[in-house]
Amino acid sequence: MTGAAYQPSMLDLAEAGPALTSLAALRRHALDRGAWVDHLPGWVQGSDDVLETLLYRVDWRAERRRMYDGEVDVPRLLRWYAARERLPHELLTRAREELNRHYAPEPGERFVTAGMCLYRDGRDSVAWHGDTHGRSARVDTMVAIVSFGAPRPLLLRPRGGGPGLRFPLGHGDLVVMGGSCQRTWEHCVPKTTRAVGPRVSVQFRPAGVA
Ligand SMILES: O=C(O)CCC(=O)C(=O)O
Ligand SMILES: [Fe+2]
Repeated sequence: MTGAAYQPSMLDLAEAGPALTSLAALRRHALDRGAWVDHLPGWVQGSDDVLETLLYRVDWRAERRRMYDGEVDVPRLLRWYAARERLPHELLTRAREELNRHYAPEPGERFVTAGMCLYRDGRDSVAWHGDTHGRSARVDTMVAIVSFGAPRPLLLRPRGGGPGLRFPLGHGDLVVMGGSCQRTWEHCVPKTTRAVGPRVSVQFRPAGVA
């Protein structure tokens, strides 16, 4: 030993498992019509471990949707966790607790459910929509998204037209849509012809919001 202060090696950090950085670093983007978006790149450190668990341990489900006179595959795999279900990685349980602590002063309710989407490659996507099933159709609410894996942009645009925004969501990044965002704006994750690897999105929502 040289007497130098102990520095954790990369190996120690990896063994300590994934960790969350401070939510104090969140940056708020005020949109018009009472909507806002909070963004914190790199909220989760050591995300590889979480991604691996999500890719290989979640019982992903393919869904089909009615479309005009037929049915089509939903272009992503899905898994929805009810309030009482154990989440597939302990980091996600901690993340939800941290979000609830941080956002407690905001109007709206605690995050309880976790919706998960797996975008297998650039052909998977989610079309323009607002999360307006349930109470979010009428009242302000928050939806928090933690992203793992290949970076894909989340696009937002005001309903009825106007300039939009683009948030590049990378490995471990957090974005929170709040206020009237689900009612007055829409969001999407577009398809891309670029070769991209899988991405998992974890969406925390209050009860009765989807
Ligand atoms: O992939 C994402 O981060 C967005 C997913 C989304 O908007 C939804 O499932 O409602
Ligand atoms: Fe959504």
